[in-house]
Amino acid sequence: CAKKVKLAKDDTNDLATCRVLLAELEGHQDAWPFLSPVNHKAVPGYRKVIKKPMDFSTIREKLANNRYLNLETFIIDVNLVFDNCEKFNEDNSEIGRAGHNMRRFFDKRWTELLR
Ligand SMILES: Cc1ncccc1N[C@@H](C)c1ccc2c(c1)OCCCO2
Repeated sequence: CAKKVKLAKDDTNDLATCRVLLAELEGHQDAWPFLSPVNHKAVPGYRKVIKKPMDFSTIREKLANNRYLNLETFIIDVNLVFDNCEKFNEDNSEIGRAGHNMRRFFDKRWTELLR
């Protein structure tokens, strides 16, 4: 039978793509709740409810220190920001709406860049 050859994805530009995507997330007008780690002293209950905190500055740090195995592990961390936001914030709240807007923006941009 014919030998099965896995089509390798070209991951050459993935690091540059992550940097572009992260810069666009940080520059978005609705990014303000996600730019730095949530200070659990300023936000009662956050530390208990959110098991894996994540924010854009932490993602930037991890990217700079080569902590992401590939594009997928980067996207997992970005989605963690938005999933944490949905878990802790009402949809109909300032931060909740910002999270939905940012997720919509991210989904659109990485699909454009990678599809
Ligand atoms: C993403 C997220 N989810 C849930 C709660 C907060 C946050 N973001 C942090 C950065 C934040 C935003 C607004 C804040 C705040 C802290 O300090 C307490 C006073 C009100 O103003």
